[in-house]
Amino acid sequence: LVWAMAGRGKVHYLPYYLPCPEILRQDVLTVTPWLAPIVWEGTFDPEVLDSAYRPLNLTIGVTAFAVGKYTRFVRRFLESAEQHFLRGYRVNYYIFTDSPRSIPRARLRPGRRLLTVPIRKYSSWQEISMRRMEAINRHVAEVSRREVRYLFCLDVDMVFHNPWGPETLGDTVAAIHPGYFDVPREQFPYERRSSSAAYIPEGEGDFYYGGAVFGGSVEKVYEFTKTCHMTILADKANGIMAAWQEESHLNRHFLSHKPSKVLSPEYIWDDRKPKPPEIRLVRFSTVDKDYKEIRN
Ligand SMILES: CC(=O)N[C@H]1[C@@H](OP(=O)(O)OP(=O)(O)OC[C@H]2O[C@@H](n3ccc(=O)[nH]c3=O)[C@H](O)[C@@H]2O)O[C@H](CO)[C@H](O)[C@@H]1O
Ligand SMILES: [Mn+2]
Repeated sequence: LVWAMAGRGKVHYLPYYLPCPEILRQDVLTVTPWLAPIVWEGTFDPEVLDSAYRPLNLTIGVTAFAVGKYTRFVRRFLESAEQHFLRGYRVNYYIFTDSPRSIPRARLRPGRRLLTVPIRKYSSWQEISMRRMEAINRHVAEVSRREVRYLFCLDVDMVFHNPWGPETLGDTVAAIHPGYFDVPREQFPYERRSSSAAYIPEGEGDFYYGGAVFGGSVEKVYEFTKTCHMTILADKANGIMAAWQEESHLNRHFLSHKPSKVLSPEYIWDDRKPKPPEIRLVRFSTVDKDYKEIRN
């Protein structure tokens, strides 16, 4: 019957409804219990996605912070993003920095812009990292909500190695931390002190999301960066700092506000880790750095 129908008229949609071996993965979880996709290589068709998203002429924003010595990472970050990050789409890079003059003028493809956002430097790396929530939230309100539809907030000490395309776009997007995609949730490093606003009790939690990659529609990013900044301030008022700073607060928030799309660790890898067979390709990965030297 199906073939009779397909043979008669122009039925373009049919192939996508039929089981298609190349878009199946049996070895990893590809959907969350709340039915959000978990994006792995082999679970989507880049051509179909491009034909759906290109005509929308979207502009996508990226925030990256380069405060103090972290300005040294900007060049590789941008050059690799130009190779792999949403190629063929309009992109605004917002580089938040205490030293705009040391940001290299990278050569960008047409439709792509580099904008520096001057910010102050806090004295500790924890504070610099946590204050990103506040700075992103304010910048969305003042600037980027008028300039971009989607926004990704990324660590700058990272490099793109493979394509990052429109499969990543969604309302609320979180990425599974590379250290915890294959461990039971009892081992997730959530904040376990009930006095913190980031507290997650034993026996709760879906995934452990990384603080180095999150995003979504610019409106949603506004909402959850606001919440995270507020819960960070509440902790500060109580003289407590969560185990993994804003990452702990993000995990707390995404427990009660489920992401609509989850990125596999392909999108937030760490090259110091051996690559297991589930990771067919690394798209975005941490640069090895001397923590003592750079955070001092
Ligand atoms: C893979 C992952 O999830 N990494 C998380 C882990 O980071 P990392 O160990 O990767 O932290 P990090 O040192 O890269 O700091 C996070 C980011 O803050 C910015 N920065 C930091 C310090 C500084 O002096 N100047 C500066 O610009 C920079 O953009 C950097 O990429 O823990 C951090 C806070 O505990 C964040 O939650 C990170 O997202
Ligand atoms: Mn980092």
